[in-house]
Amino acid sequence: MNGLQNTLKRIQGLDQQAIQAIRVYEDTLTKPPGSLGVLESIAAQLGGITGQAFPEVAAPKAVVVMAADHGVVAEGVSAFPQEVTVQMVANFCNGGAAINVLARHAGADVVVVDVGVAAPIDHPQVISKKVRLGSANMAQGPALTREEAVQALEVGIAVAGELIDRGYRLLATGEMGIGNTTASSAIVAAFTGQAAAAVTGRGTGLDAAAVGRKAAVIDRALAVNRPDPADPLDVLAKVGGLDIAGLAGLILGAAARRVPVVIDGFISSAAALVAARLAPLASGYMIASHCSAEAAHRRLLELLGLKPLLELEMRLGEGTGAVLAFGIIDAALKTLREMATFESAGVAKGEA
Ligand SMILES: O=C(O)c1ccc[n+]([C@@H]2O[C@H](COP(=O)([O-])O)[C@@H](O)[C@H]2O)c1
Ligand SMILES: Cc1cc2nc[nH]c2cc1C
Repeated sequence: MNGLQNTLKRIQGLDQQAIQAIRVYEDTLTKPPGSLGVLESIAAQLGGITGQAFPEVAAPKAVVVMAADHGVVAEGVSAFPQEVTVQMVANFCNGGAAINVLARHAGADVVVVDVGVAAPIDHPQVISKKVRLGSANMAQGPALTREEAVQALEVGIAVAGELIDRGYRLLATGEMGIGNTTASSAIVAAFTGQAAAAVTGRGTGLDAAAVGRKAAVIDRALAVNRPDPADPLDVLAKVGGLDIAGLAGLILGAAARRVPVVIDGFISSAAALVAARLAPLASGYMIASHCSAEAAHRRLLELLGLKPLLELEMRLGEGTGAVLAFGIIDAALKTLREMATFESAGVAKGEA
């Protein structure tokens, strides 16, 4: 049931009849047609996803934080040391990270998954699904074997399935993994054929010279591994990572169950790109929360065909932008459900 191939087969397109019915109904509400802009598009998309012409407000909500380490940090590609990954997982469990605060604000639950942190984690609040103790250094060979990549994808699919079985109706992606912007940029470069310099940014805060060295490491990883852009699993295994694979699986698992998934920042979007290359119809289930300050995020969102809801100069990850978007999604559905129509309110319609 939770196998990758099965899940890919189950992903269907959106319900176009529900979308059309919502578009027609939106024009009967007391506002100039289309004047709620993207809010109207979100309501229609949620209808298309759920197959409901009058979609319920999506709740309960959860943000899934996939945590993993990256062997490529040995090349000096991050401003922070690897042990921050496990230390931040402890912070998530104690409720003190930005994602805890913003999820509480949004009325969402935080679900932390260890898909491959390099240190042992034994905490009742962490879902333990370690595939291995961090990925290998992609500058020297493949980050993961193809089997490990599939295993991590299936972790994400299983987590999505369990959350949906428990009643969650809106999911969001989050991640924690020192070094994961290197893997994300490598994925974008591998799929697009662009030089690493064009898609590499500061991550946690490198200076310009260090970004140049990071891009050179990515170019080396691409030269050593030669990932095949026509084979998304090959790209994911050779230059991706366990957190990214877990998130790609989460997105596919949500799409297969017709549940919307909010895509957080740069790393989450790289995972979304892998998911979309594995199953193009999965894109319909994605909502991009924000455009990160990470250099290539805008380009990545364009590749995905997604328009971000927010622009707040954020570059934290963890799912922080995604949970902020929850309120906008609620608002979109509430306007659809609660506004009066021209007829019921006795408001005159325009001429056009
Ligand atoms: O979400 C983003 O757009 C984002 C941009 C830059 C950095 N991050 C976070 O920072 C970490 C990766 O940064 P780095 O420099 O170690 O590759 C990882 O834990 C991410 O959650 C996240
Ligand atoms: C402190 C810290 C918190 C983070 N959260 C996500 N990535 C992060 C990276 C660092 C360094």
